[in-house]
Amino acid sequence: MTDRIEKQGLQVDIRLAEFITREAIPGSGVDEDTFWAGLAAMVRDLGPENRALLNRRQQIQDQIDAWHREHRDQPGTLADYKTFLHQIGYLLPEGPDFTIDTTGTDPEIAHVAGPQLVVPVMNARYALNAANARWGSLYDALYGTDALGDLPTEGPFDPERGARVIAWGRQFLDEVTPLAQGSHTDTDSYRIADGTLVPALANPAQVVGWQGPASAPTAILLRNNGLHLILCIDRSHPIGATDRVGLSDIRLESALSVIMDCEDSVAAVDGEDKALAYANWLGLMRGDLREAISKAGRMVVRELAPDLHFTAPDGAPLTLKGRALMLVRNVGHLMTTPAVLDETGAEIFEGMLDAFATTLCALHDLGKTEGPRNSTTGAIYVVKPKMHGPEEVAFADTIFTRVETALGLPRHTVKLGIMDEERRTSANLKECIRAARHRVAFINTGFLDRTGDEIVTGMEAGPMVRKGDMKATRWIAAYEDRNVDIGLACGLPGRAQIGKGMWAAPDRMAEMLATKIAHPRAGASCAWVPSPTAATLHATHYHRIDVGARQTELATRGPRGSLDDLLTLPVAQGINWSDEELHQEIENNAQGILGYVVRWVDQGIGCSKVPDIANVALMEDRATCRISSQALVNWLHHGVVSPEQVMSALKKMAAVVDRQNQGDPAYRPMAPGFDGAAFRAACDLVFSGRNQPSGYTEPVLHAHRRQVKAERQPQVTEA
Ligand SMILES: CC(=O)SCCNC(=O)CCNC(=O)[C@H](O)C(C)(C)COP(=O)(O)OP(=O)(O)OC[C@H]1O[C@@H](n2cnc3c(N)ncnc32)[C@H](O)[C@@H]1OP(=O)(O)O
Ligand SMILES: O=CC(=O)O
Ligand SMILES: [Mg+2]
Repeated sequence: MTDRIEKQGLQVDIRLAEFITREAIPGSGVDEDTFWAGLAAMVRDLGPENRALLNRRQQIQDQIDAWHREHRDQPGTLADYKTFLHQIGYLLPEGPDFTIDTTGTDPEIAHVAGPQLVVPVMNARYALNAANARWGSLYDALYGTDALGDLPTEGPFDPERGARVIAWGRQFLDEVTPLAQGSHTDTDSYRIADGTLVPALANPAQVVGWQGPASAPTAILLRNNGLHLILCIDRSHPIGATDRVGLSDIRLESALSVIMDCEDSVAAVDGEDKALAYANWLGLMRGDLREAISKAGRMVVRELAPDLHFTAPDGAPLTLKGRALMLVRNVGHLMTTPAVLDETGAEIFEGMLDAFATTLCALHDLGKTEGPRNSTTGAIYVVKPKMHGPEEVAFADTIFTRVETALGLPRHTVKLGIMDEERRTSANLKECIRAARHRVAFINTGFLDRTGDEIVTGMEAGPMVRKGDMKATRWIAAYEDRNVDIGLACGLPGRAQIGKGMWAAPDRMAEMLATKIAHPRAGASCAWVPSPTAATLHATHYHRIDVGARQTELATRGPRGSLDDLLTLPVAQGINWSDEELHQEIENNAQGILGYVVRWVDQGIGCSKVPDIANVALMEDRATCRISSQALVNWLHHGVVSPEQVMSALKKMAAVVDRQNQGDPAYRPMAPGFDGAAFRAACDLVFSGRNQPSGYTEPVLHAHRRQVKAERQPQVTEA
């Protein structure tokens, strides 16, 4: 039994209530009764609409399922399918052209293109690291990863590898900040004279500041495509000491923005978890989050980085942010939370709690009178996932209007990131943007959830192509192109981001370096990365591609991907998979599901690096789990594989996952009993997956995690 306290008619988990009373309210400018009364009123007034929207999702899906069943023997044409989708209100009429009028977004959102890092907010160590990932060492990123083609060996510094890193860095400088004459490789010294660099750059305006004496600067600040880079000069540093100009590092402005995630990368199932997520977000907004960590055998306290100070060419002081611009991802409209019960004793919608609590915490940033601020324009950035179509975007807009009114904020203080990750949103994207045109701050695409929704929406149409083949399907190309084109047509540049999705192979940096340049090239002003190192390496792409120019070019070319392509389901044509291919596919999916779920359910870890069947470590979160589980559901549903085959794969891969985790003392093996909560959760995701709303994994994961927590925690009595 959870200990609860009554607040304005709501029954609030005591751990959450105490956090709000003691931490979030003081200094926010909002009084406690106002906060809880506002939430209570929202729950009362908007709860029914939230439920109605969820029912509508199911109703639409039932109609689509029935249509596919009816047309199984005699498939309808795409035109028939579209007519039907219009009739049921899945496809909505498109209104007149318009442009968004979001105002007051920070430069990182409105003007400068660069990497967007995502981090599970419940992990303070990582969250602090992410906020500080605004700046990253290019030398470390190249030396410490496979970016140059091979991994470093254990042991002391390898001078040969160091030389390759330095050569790569110099070549990069020649490319993005070339000298007027000659190469950075041949330079003998860097100094500042008459407010500019000697030797001169081809474009002297790229020199925007320095640290230290002009005749012997310790740092030279350059800017290219709006992004900064710092030449660090230190002859006492082991690298600088051996370098002809004393260049000890090239530091790149890396994670321009960070999404502090309360959604798919965390496991937050009750008031205790929600309070932790909000407490970290509050600490980031107040600027005082700290975490004692053990690093290289030493205890250190990690805290937020300060601003950076330089002298500008005109001699004036120049300050740059030391931290990424922080956005917070709330949960979507689906889940309810036991953190707060309404006056009937029912769980309230978690998205409503997130909206109130994360906005309240962000007020601490808006109210700052000194020190670094997150938003210099007085904005709060909320990323809203998993919305299905314009009505649900309009509902999110209503939620934030209510929050602003209740907390006394000017209308549209909260900017909204619309995640284009459900099929009904992609298909009606222009209307989705219109529904939040006064506050939209991004329309990101490239999402894994989007593939999950593709499988679920077309579930009855037939067996889908293999997971790895999804990337080459027509709908994905149309999804990506249309998103950019619609974003450009709706006037996002200069006000909001057009973004791309996650690089889900955190250890494959060479491949990322070679391929993720496609994102800025496609006109995206940001793209997701899983780690600070990936942010630094991905930043090099924005130096090479001028996204603003690319967007202008694309806008003049007119729309690309068609709605017809977007609506072409990835149903496998003529199934001829070999037994080996079938086994590989089910084992790969089983491994991904189990490797993720076992840490989620038993340890409350919401994002993990899990090896796939080819031993490539992949980032797994709830979205990748949705794909893997629904891929198996789809094949089971159409008899491509049998329940016995899938169960046997799950058991085989449980033993594999157990071996992969044998170094973790907190790990509870799944084999040979296969009777623990984690294994049961994985089975539920697959064998009861057909009944999960939109194929989401949250309901199953939450239920099993809560059971594990209940079994482990001492019982407390109801207040
Ligand atoms: C589909 C979607 O919804 S995508 C959005 C959700 N996904 C995410 O948020 C992914 C975020 N990334 C992560 O959580 C992690 O990078 C993982 C789980 C993929 C891998 O984590 P690990 O196995 O611990 O990574 P690894 O051991 O390589 O690196 C750990 C170091 O990198 C840092 N790090 C790794 N990822 C991040 C991150 N996203 N932000 C900040 N720091 C990070 C850690 O702080 C740690 O450094 P430290 O010791 O100085 O603290
Ligand atoms: O939320 C992100 C995704 O890829 O899904
Ligand atoms: Mg998602």
